[in-house]
Amino acid sequence: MATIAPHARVFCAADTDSLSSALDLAREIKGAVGGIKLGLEFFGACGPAGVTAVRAEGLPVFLDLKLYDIPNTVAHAVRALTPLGVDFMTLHASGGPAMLQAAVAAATAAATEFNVARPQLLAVTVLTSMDKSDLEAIGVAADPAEQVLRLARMAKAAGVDGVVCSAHEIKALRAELGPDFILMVPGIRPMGADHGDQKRVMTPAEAVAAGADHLVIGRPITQAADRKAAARAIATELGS
Ligand SMILES: O=C(O)c1cc(=O)[nH]c(=O)n1[C@@H]1O[C@H](COP(=O)(O)O)[C@@H](O)[C@H]1O
Repeated sequence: MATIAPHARVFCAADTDSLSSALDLAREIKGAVGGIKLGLEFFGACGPAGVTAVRAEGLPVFLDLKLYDIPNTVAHAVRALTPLGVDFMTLHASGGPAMLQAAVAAATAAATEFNVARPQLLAVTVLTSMDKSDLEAIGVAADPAEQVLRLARMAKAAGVDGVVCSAHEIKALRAELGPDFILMVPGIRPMGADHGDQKRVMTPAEAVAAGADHLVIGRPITQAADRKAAARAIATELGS
């Protein structure tokens, strides 16, 4: 696992359609978190210009668009997104090896073409909002731990930099996939916080102790009455 300052492990999910809200959040929590995650809601409303504006605040940006399509289409999407210069991007592991390999090749070529750092590509395994019964509903007989491991092995072999998984799978993934494969972990809830739609959950300190590189934390920070204090409390829990 890379050496990272405890608070810098946290990416706050700015799940908003408003550029001014995302900028306010970035300014408020800067110093207490390691970066900000922008998702489909933000990208749909604010587009590439919005991403560039948030990046200008100086925090690392994780652009979470969870690409999932045929290899050619994903490769072109990755090429179009790479010049934004974000630190992390997501695609669904279940798109399969050819899709993941096409994405890695496209990101590498586009980084050279546009003279930017290559974004780290993370494959989303089994969403943290899903449990065994949700997997059964989509025809997957494996339990989440087995399915995450299967997808993560395949994603590593396809050349991506890491995966998005729940904290419950970290130990098995670390043991099998080694210290350098990035584990980005949502479904994080401080003790006593509402789980909302998340089903595979752990506290920030437990997830880091298990071996997470980064934690994705949204509502426990963004819906707090004092967002800066909430982010700082998590940083303190982590040892910053
Ligand atoms: O890719 C993600 O970031 C992601 C994957 C996953 O399995 N579960 C998950 O919750 N996320 C994202 O992590 C964030 C979690 O937000 P909160 O539940 O509010 O902490 C959301 O922005 C989700 O889109």
